[in-house]
Order: sequence, then C-alpha cells, then structure tokens
Amino acid sequence: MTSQKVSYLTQQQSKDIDEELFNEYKFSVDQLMELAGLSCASAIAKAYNDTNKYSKCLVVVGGGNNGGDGLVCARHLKLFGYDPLIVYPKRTDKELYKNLVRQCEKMDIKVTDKMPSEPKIDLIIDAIFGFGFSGEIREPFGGILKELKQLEKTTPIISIDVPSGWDVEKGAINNDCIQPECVISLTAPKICMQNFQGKYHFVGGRFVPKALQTKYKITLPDYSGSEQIMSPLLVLDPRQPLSIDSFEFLYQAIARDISSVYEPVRDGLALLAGCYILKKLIPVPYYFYRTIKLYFIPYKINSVLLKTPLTTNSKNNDLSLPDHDEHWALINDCTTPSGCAFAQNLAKRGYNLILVSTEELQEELKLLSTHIERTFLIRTVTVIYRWNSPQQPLELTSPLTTVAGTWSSATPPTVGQIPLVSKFHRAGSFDRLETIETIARNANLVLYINCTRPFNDQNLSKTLNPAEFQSIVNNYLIPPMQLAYIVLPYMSVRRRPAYILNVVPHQSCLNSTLHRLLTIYFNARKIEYSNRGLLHFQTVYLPIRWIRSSTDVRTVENFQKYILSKHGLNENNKLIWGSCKPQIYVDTILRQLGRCDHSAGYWLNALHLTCLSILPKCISHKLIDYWLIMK
Ligand SMILES: NC(=O)C1=CN([C@@H]2O[C@H](COP(=O)(O)OP(=O)(O)OC[C@H]3O[C@@H](n4cnc5c(N)ncnc54)[C@H](OP(=O)(O)O)[C@@H]3O)[C@@H](O)[C@H]2O)[C@H](O)CC1
Ligand SMILES: [K+]
Repeated sequence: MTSQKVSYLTQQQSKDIDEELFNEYKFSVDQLMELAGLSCASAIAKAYNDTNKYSKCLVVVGGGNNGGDGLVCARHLKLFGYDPLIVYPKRTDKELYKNLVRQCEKMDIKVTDKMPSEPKIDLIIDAIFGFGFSGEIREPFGGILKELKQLEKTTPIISIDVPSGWDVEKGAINNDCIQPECVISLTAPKICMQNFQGKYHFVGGRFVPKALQTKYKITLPDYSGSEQIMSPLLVLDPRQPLSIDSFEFLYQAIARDISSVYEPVRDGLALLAGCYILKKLIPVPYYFYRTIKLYFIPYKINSVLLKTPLTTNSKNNDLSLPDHDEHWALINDCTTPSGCAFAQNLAKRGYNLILVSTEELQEELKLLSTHIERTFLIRTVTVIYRWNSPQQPLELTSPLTTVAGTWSSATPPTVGQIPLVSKFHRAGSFDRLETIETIARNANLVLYINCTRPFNDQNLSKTLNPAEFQSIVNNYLIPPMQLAYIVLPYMSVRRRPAYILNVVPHQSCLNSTLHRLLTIYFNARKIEYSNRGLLHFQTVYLPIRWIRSSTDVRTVENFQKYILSKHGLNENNKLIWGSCKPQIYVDTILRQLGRCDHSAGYWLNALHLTCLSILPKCISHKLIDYWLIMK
C-alpha cells in the first residue's frame, strides 16, 4: 500500500455503485468494461513489463462482467505486445460478449473452451468471478480453479477485481483458494483485499464521478495526471524473505485500530506472539503471526516495563548509568537534513546525543557524530539499524555496551532488563529490542522521532521498484514505531519526559501511515502519560523543497545520494547544515519540558504553535512556509 487511503467496499456497496453508474449516470456496460479492461492491461504491463519473460498470457474468462473485463484486457494486452490466449468455457449469449470475442479473434487471439493441456504460459489472468460471485463454485469453474491452483506454483496469477473463488468479503475461505500474485481492484478494493498477501495490488477503473463517491462516502484513489491505475497499494515480494517488521504490519494495523477490538485478549495474543516456536508449530498464516507479534508484544512488554520500575537510585544497581544525571536526547534518522539540524541544535544546548540511522548511512553517521562531538564538546553514541539482514543481531557501534549494565548467566534479566551481551541475545523473538531498550535507558530527556520520508509521495513510490520501496519502508518507517512502543514506557517509568516530534517535510506525510499509526498509539497512551505530564507529541511541518524538485530517485542508492548531495554532504564530503530551521522548535520543546526558563519567547512560540495547529492545514502550511522564508 502506499499510505494513501482507499475505501474497501462490501459486496453490496460494489453492486449498488455499479448499478447506480448504469441506471443513474447512464453509463453503458461496454463503456465501463472498456475502461476496466484497459486498466487491468495497463497494470499488467506495469508489473510484468519484461515482454521477453512474460509473453504468453492465459486469460480465463467467466460468464459475467468480470469475464467481459478479461476479454477487453486480452485485447489491450495484445496491443501492448503480449501474446494472449483466451479460455472461455461458458459463453454468454449476449451481443456485447459476442462482439468482444469477435474483436479478439479478429486480432489473432485464440479463444477456446478448454484449458490448454500442456500450457506453456508465463502469466495467468483470472477473469472468472468478480464481486458478483456467491455460493459454492459451480462447474466447470471448480475444476478450472483447481487447475489454476496447481499452476500458481509456477506461474503468476493476476486476478481482475477479486481473486476468483474468494468470498468477496471474507477472502480466501480455504486452502484450495488461489493466491494471486497480483490483483487489480476495480473502482476500489473489496473487503477481501485486506487479507491479500500477494506482490502487487493496483486499483483501476477510473470512472466514478465525484458525486457518486460523495454519496457513498468512499475514498477513491487519488490518481495522478492521466493515469488509469494507482501504483501498487501493497508491495511485497513473497520470494524475498521478509523482515518480520514489514510494512504489511503497518498496513494491517492501520486498516483498523485493533487495539480497541482486541483489548480483552491482548495479553494472551502478546504471549502467543512472543512464542517464536508458535510460527513453526502452528501453521498460522505468516501475516497473522507477524501482525500479532508486532502489535501485541509491545503491549505486553509495556506492561512488564511499567510494573518493573528500575531503581536507578540504588548504588549497586546494574542499571545505574554513569550519565544518569546528564541530558541525553535521541534523534532518529539523524542523517536526514532536518535530523542533522536538530542534532546540532540540541548539541548546542549541551545535550549528549544518541544518533540513530540506518546501515546504508553509517559513514555519514560517523561523520556527523565526530563533527558534533568536536564542535559542541558533547558525547554522542551512534546506533545503526540493520533491518535487511534479520540473521545478524543489531550492532551498536559505540560504547553503549559499557553503560548498559553487567549481567551474569546466573541472574538472567527479565524482559524489561535485556542486556546487550550476546549470549542473551534472543534471536528471532526479541531481536532488536536490546538496542531499543538501551536507548531507553539512556535517553533521559527527549525522544525525537524524525519522519522525513515522503512515503505518500506518489511519484516516489512509482519510480521505485517494489523491493526498493519495501526497503525504504522497512528502513525508515519501522524504527520510529518501535522506538515509540518500547522507549516511551521506559521513560515514563523513570519519570523522564518524552517529547516526540514528528517532523514532516511534505504535506503528504501528514496522511502517512507512520503519522496515523503514531497518532493512534499516542492517543491510546495519552492518559497514562499526560497525567504525569510526561508525554508531548507534536507533528511539525517543515517544508523542504527537494522532494518536488527531485530528478532521479529511481533507486534507493540514488535517492540517498540525492539527499546527501543536496542536504547532507557537499562534494567535498563536508557536512552542511540542514535546510530547516529547527532552533525555534528545540527552544519550544525544552521550555515545554521545563528544561529552560519560561520566557516571553516560550509563550509566543507556544501560542504560535497552537494557532498553527488549530488553523486549517492549507493555511498553516502556507504560514509556516512563509515564516521560514522570512527567517
Ligand atoms: N463498477 C465497477 O467496478 C465495474 C466492474 N465491472 C466488472 O464487473 C464485475 C462484476 O460483474 P457481475 O457480472 O456483476 O458479476 P461477476 O462477473 O463477478 O459474476 C457473475 C458471473 O459469475 C457466475 N457465478 C457467480 N457465482 C458463481 C458460483 N458460485 N459458481 C459458478 N459461477 C458463479 C455467474 O454465473 P450465473 O450462472 O449465476 O449467471 C455469472 O456468470 C466486477 O467484479 C468487475 O470485474 C464492470 O466491467 C464495469 C463496472
Ligand atoms: K477475478
């Protein structure tokens, strides 16, 4: 999914909208079918664009409009250079369908009744049933779907609108159901697509007038320009071993705020999720396991942490930190322009910094850390996230090991006290928590979450291939989430104030998955924290212009190089300052946390920020824009 929000339709809604398009809006079936089929062919051409590898397409056509879409799609595929073959076992006795078949035959597309016996096919297009499907599958389609299920092992299946045989709302109801690699939802995804685990999900069928959309209170894709399809909604490559902390989780979690639904069983689920062997013993679908793990473990851990306050005052306590009385701030994604600028601003005020960035940027991270230590005479610790190699434990690059306390195997730690020594490393299950907990032990003032990636930027997600997109998501979206889940309770236990500042450089980020997830999370935890005046959460919009002007962001490497060349490092490899002006925010944060004297400046800033937050976005963004230029 891009983090763009699109409504999921029930079967009834789909039928109602369909009917209204025909009856009220006076579209004819063939008009909409043409557009539907064209979007499908366009999506296929986009996802399977290597016509040397993917040439022979088997289009399996059912008796309803979904089948009609398939016939149209076949015709366009032919025009796009593919070699389609149509299997049409139960021909519809209607003029429209006869015409569609004739058009195909005239274009040298073979139409047969039976599945080819020795199919040498590269792609299968499933146009058997769409949202009109219900009940038990009747023949000949039962047999055909069984055959497709076998072929699925070697050949990608692309389903039009709904994977055939799936319940339009419940999804795949048993293991016999096909699992397409790609689905092109028409008009909007049907509810079953919330369980889709394939590689590509497109939305097409750009024909719904605004008024109809308003009437049904649905959100449809925000197609760019003249596009007939929206870029993949959810991009996962099942062939690549997925990091357990994948984007899919966010997608699932966002799809519904499960915290309220599952509250009564939350602890049970968290425990289940914590059992690494569960995945091996019980064949639960991977996404399910992943979801419960990522969503429920934090709750469990949080409660453990909250119940086990660590007596940091005790002299012989393992966790007494040498820097307990110092101010430490954590900056996530500190190699971005704004992250870098915030780091320098905090350092200027005497804060020691925990600088977090991803593996690919470790050189830059080192550079930044040295630069800051030298310039501001403070201490820094660098932490690297390594999300792409789940086998390897996370590494801390600086002396955090020395401040994390010592443990003996005779007194193993509790969940809340996981040490860094490798023999306690809980591979798999609690992977990565060590780092995060260590951060929590050390960051005694500000937790800064920097979310400066324009994930919603449509052009970006379009220009990156699925693997790259996923890597960006894993690298830049998940760390802040985990930090938020794990670090906050820790800080709360020690009565350390936490200030989450979510910095976004692009308007679209305000609708981003991360932002929404953080908001859900913080709203849920607000009472717990705000009673003690410990949690502040704020999103600020710092417009940075590089996104719009970006030229070549087709690869992650280029993307990062681009960021660095533009905002992080110049050609001489010398650090330059970030492009935003964070001083004002840093001041405000520190004052709000009581770390600075209150002053007229504080109130002005507070007022300023409050005003901005209550103004409509379109105005506040303009104002901040203007304000930054003026400064
Ligand atoms: N507004 C839009 O988004 C548009 C979407 N289009 C496409 O139209 C389909 C929906 O088409 P519809 O004709 O309403 O229904 P289907 O094609 O999905 O299904 C009807 C055919 O399937 C047969 N069927 C149904 N259930 C079974 C079953 N259990 N076993 C076997 N066969 C079944 C049914 O057979 P009958 O014998 O009952 O007639 C029909 O043949 C939508 O999904 C989009 O793909 C439009 O093209 C444009 C507007
Ligand atoms: K289908």
